[in-house]
Amino acid sequence: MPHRPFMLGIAGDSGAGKTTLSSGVARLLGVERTTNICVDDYHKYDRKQRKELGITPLNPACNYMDIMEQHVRLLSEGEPILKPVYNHTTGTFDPPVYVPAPRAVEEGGRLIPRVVILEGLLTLFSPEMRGRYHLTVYLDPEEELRREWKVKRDVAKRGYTPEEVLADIERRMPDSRAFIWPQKAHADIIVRFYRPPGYDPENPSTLNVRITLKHTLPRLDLSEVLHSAYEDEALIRLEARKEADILDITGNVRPEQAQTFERIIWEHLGHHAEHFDPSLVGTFWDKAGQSYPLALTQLIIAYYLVKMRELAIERGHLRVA
Ligand SMILES: Nc1ncnc2c1ncn2[C@@H]1O[C@H](COP(=O)(O)OP(=O)(O)OP(=O)(O)O)[C@@H](O)[C@H]1O
Ligand SMILES: O=C(CO)[C@H](O)[C@H](O)COP(=O)(O)O
Repeated sequence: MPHRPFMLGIAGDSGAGKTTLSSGVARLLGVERTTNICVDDYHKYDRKQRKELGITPLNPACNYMDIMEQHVRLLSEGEPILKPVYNHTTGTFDPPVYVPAPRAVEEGGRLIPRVVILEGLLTLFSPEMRGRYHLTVYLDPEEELRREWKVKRDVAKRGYTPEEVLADIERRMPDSRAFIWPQKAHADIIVRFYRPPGYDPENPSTLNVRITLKHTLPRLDLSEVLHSAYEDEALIRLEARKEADILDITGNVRPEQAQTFERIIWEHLGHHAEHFDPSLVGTFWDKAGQSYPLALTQLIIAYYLVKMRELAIERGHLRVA
């Protein structure tokens, strides 16, 4: 019998920080113990064809949604897939790659379900895919910040000029509104990084983050985890609201506070985090620096994931033998 994995879906607009978040969560759990898939590989047209057709990659019609849905289903059932590969450097397609069956992994002397992380523009778009995830996250940074991140990344890594990136963001705006942003309504966790007053783009690790924890999540008593960690409620604050719990973390949280908080969540992850190198949490590539709000966000998501996986095993929803 195939082993059913734990499925994490991460969506958001281009440059919203999906890869940064998902690679951090994968490092937390052990990269070789997770299967990471970017669903932007399912683009139907290459860059030249998209230009000719006047279609943006955000439009579901520009993607093989049927194959994406089938692959999400196969992975959730513990089956292997042959995944297409879109190459951001050439703007065309590379040969497909074989993704092995997401088999269970050994941890603390027992077999537990592997985590499959699916991230991309349209991960939460269709009900078929949404029904396959155990946990869903939407990245919703302040729009100005997303633009700043996308321009920096596309210029440094994808060979565009800043003017080209900004013009492309404008061209995509109707599709962002129509297809990407509405996916927020389907996420259990919404992560919003935003700039503090006087924010210096040269020091992006000072960003604030608001994490919305919807009541679609199991009610884990996070306040107990948080309580012992924060002395100053203005820096890390959890507020229970009718529609969701809101966790606010400010970018000027002191390293000692953030590290205490990290350690406490860490202890709650127990042996699940034994493969992890803590110096890698919260890193983002272009600054080679660490952001505590990003580190704490990755840890909170890993915390929910580990706890929800435990619940799913207990309830017999995820059997590994
Ligand atoms: N929390 C953060 N703090 C600082 N910088 C960040 C953060 N998240 C992302 N970035 C920066 O934003 C840029 C875009 O991030 P990332 O590549 O993760 O976005 P993405 O959503 O995967 O984009 P795409 O869908 O276009 O591939 C990266 O250069 C990264 O360094
Ligand atoms: O929104 C995106 C996700 O990263 C990309 O822009 C999309 O995948 C197409 O990439 P490009 O046209 O830059 O090759």
